[in-house]
Amino acid sequence: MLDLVLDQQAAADEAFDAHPTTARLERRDRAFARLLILTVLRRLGEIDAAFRPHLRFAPKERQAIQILRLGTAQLLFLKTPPHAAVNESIRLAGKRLAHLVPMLNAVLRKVAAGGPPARSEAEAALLDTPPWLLESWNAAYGPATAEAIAAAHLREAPLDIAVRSEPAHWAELLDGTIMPGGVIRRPHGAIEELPGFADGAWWVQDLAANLPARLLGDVKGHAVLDIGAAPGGKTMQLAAEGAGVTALDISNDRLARLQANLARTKLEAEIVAGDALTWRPPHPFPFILLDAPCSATGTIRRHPDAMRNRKPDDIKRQVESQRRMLDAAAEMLAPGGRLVFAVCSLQIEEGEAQVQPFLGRQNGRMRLDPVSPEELPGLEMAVNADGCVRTLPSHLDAAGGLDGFFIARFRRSSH
Ligand SMILES: C[S@@+](CC[C@H](N)C(=O)[O-])C[C@H]1O[C@@H](n2cnc3c(N)ncnc32)[C@H](O)[C@@H]1O
Repeated sequence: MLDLVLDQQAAADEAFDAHPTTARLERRDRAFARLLILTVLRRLGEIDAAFRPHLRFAPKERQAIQILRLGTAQLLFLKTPPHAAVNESIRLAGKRLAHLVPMLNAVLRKVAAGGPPARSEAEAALLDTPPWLLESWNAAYGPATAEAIAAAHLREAPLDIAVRSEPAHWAELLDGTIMPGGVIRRPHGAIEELPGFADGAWWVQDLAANLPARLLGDVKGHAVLDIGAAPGGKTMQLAAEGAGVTALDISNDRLARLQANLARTKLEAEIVAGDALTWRPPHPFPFILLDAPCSATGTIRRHPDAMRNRKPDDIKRQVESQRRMLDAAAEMLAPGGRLVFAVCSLQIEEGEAQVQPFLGRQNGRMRLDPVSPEELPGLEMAVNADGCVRTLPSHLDAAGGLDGFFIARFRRSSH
């Protein structure tokens, strides 16, 4: 799985679910295996720095390095008893790497004996963050904020739950706290076993991911086009508000997940499999939500693989696709209608820098519809001077942070 993510740019979740052994694991083992992979990806810089000085030669077998990473993650970060971490790692070598067992054993024992290195959180975060990403955040937000973002990525995100109604009641039942906007935050647990899951009373949705649909305003009784809808977090939110939602997505696999989510929550939406660049509705929509595909660097806390398998060229590709999707969304918006554009990215090329070029291309047909800080009580700091929203993983840090999103709201002129 590490090879797939690090060398072939696979998504960790997909590599994990597709691996033939993970489905056979018991729930606890499965959760541990997932945590192990994600810890290696989150802490890769620190892990490599911990075992590399003990290597007397660099093994040419790539798997030996991955075994050392898995072993070191257990020894330094997952509190696995040292003998278990070392023995299990050596077992991974199997017959094929039997000649390397003495080396693996010696290196991991030295890592265990050394224990966790004494370094500050800031130093750890700098080691774990690829330089090109850190530089991009430095340039966008300044060094202090870039460092705070990198530090926030060391921590696993809490579980955020969006409820259909009665947040206070559900916060008590789910043993969570109510966050801005009524999202309930609690520690992780087996989601399917929590009260209300089977009855579809709620769904998992990060606090920041909850904002774009809210910023459409009062959609009750109105037609809303949800572009890039799957797996349906925002579709469910809009349907629960009483909107008539058309959920458009290009991916059939992801739409199947959206359909399952709607079935569980007993919410309704019209599902359309299509490409937003070419599909056109019979009538323009008064409300459109464009949750555009992006680099997802705003979700690194949950998906640390995004830090490892993204490259600067990927950002350029995403920027181009967002540009075309924004123009397509504008074509489908009715006169006087509202468009909310969102990306879960920390890269300003995908967010802030899309706004003025879009307005320029629209040549006066669209204008910014600024969000006022009062619309987001508790998250006023996320509203910038132009009335766009920029959330960062380091916001609300003491309460567990939130995903990094950029959100801009536009209105089409009435003619
Ligand atoms: C950020 S994800 C959407 C998450 C979703 N809105 C939610 O809240 O659960 C972006 C989605 O855009 C879809 N997508 C990418 N290119 C598309 C296109 N040209 N037309 C329609 N959907 C597209 C992807 O399949 C993906 O599901």
